[in-house]
Amino acid sequence: MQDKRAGRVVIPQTEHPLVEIGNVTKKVRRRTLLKDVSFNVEQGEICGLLGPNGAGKTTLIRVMTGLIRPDSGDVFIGGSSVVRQRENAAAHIGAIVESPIFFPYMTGRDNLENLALLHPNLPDRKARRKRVNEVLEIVRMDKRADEKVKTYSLGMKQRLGIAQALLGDPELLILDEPANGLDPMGIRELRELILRLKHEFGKTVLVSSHLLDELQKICDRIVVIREGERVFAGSREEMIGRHAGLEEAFVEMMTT
Ligand SMILES: Nc1ncnc2c1ncn2[C@@H]1O[C@H](COP(=O)(O)OP(=O)(O)OP(=O)(O)O)[C@@H](O)[C@H]1O
Repeated sequence: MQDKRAGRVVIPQTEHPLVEIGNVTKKVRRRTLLKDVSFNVEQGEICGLLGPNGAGKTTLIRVMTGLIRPDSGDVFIGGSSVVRQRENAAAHIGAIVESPIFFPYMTGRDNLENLALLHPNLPDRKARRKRVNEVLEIVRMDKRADEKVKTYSLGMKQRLGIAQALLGDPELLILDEPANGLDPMGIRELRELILRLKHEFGKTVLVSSHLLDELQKICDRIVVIREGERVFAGSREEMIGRHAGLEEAFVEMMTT
């Protein structure tokens, strides 16, 4: 819903959080990768998922996107269970879990038009073309859209990946370490894009990253996972508390 006067999106107030993660446990053989993890993400928030290497962030994202099933607990996206109503839940999600894969000898636009064929809400060529143009503009790739993907920088490929995730106009975007390998300009463009997705398009974003300065700049909510357990969930301000910044708060949390 666009509020033209303010130029910002008015987020409809719903009864439930967009994301509800309830007591998720995941074991592989005898190892517990996630232990009773619970937290919520409200509509229109940017939520940062932090944790040391091997903490279980990607595993949690794989559960959220329905790629793997939890042993117990559940995740509700827009009220739909990823375990029992996987397709309904998935309809709310656009995600980049591993690096997005494109055909390098095709243009960015052709790659997106190809992927748009998979979206049930883009039934004909005209609808697909229109949506591809929209997402290219959102990620500021419209000027380079007709060049081959092999000529793109890593940052451009990452933005094209976000354009792909946006094709179905999902309410929730899940980005697993999207800033990996990007140079400072690429990181800045990514930051601006994520903030624009929230402010102009009303998207909810869950982003995992080890770049704490970046998360401090963009996140409303922070969730910290350590050894498969949720050790913190709250606002950015609550997380920082008396510390100078997110990094100091995180380091103390990990060392006490
Ligand atoms: N299929 C699997 N079988 C066995 N162990 C696994 C499997 N998948 C993940 N793991 C282990 O689970 C732990 C959590 O992995 P995960 O990738 O979720 O961590 P992460 O927090 O995303 O780490 P990083 O920050 O390094 O990306 C790791 O020790 C990993 O080796």
